[in-house]
Amino acid sequence: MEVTFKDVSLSYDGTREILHHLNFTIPEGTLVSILGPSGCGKSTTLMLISGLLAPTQGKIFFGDQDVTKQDALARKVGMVFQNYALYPHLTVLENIMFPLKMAKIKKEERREKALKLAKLVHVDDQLDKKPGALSGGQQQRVAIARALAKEPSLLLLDEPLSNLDARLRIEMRQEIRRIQQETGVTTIFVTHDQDEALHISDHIMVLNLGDIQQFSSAETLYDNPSNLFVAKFIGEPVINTVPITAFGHDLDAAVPAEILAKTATVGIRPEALQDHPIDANTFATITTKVKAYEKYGREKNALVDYNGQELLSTEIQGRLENHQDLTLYLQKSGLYLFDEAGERIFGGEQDVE
Ligand SMILES: Nc1ncnc2c1ncn2[C@@H]1O[C@H](COP(=O)(O)OP(=O)(O)OP(=O)(O)O)[C@@H](O)[C@H]1O
Repeated sequence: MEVTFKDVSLSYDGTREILHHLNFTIPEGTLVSILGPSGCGKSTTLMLISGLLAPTQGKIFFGDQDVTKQDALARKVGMVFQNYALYPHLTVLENIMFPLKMAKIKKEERREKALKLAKLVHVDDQLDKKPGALSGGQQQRVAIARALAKEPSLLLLDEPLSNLDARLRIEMRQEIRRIQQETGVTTIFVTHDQDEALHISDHIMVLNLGDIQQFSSAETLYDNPSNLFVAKFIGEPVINTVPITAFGHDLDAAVPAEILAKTATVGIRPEALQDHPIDANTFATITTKVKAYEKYGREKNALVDYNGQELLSTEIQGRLENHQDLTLYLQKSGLYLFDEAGERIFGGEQDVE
């Protein structure tokens, strides 16, 4: 089901606005992550989609239908939370069948349907166990099967993996992707973990302080961040950010003067700083001093001082000594200029999403 927000705002108490004029469309059949720091409004957005919460202003559409006034039941959404919320006294099979029982579906039919779902989420060898006897990952699989039992218009997942250990999280995020692709159900996934969002989603909505910062594919977020917040939030290791004042005249030859005049901050991805020139890709060179040089496995990194600013380069080929002078070559891809308001005004491709 396609979901559209038109100018949706929300305040819990009538004074402090938590979400500000959200406008977006989640295309049918896609998996979308809502990503952002704690308190930015991710769960609130999900609750508005589910119908558990009504907007203070604006309209919500499922397809062409205005559902703003419909409650969660009428919207037919399936929800999964981080704490599974399975019924402890029921078996796996009974948990999955429960919503079908509530919907008064005949016993044989609900058993058949539940068995199919158990197979889909790979818990068909655990049918008679109670939730207490399952691992966290298995419980989350059962919770997903139960949410899918009603053939929901949407599957909504609120931090479903945060109670799992690191290895299981990776396994389960692949499983959620597989289940979403096999069922084709439009799925919206809340997380504060960029790695999770980048690996699982077709599109990622980056939220901060109740505003959408950017809504696009993982690749676009990384290559063409619309602002400084997204550039800093997406990418590991974090992008280097330097006030333009530290550059002196080092960018004069490479960037038009009218753009430099508006620039407040320069963002340079660690892989765009190299100790060796690569053909015509060099955009500018800077002279730095090595503060720390690290080599582990195939990786060689350097932390350098550039006019009092610390920069990280992950593209070192030579062997370095601490305190030595080092010329670094800036690559055009991975270098961005941001204005006072944090908007990207140079670098990447212009006019994307
Ligand atoms: N029921 C509520 N009443 C009043 N304020 C609330 C309520 N629920 C959330 N808030 C406030 O709304 C803001 C957004 O909360 P929300 O839970 O949507 O954020 P989040 O991005 O999901 O955060 P987290 O990652 O920490 O769960 C926060 O400032 C929070 O304190």
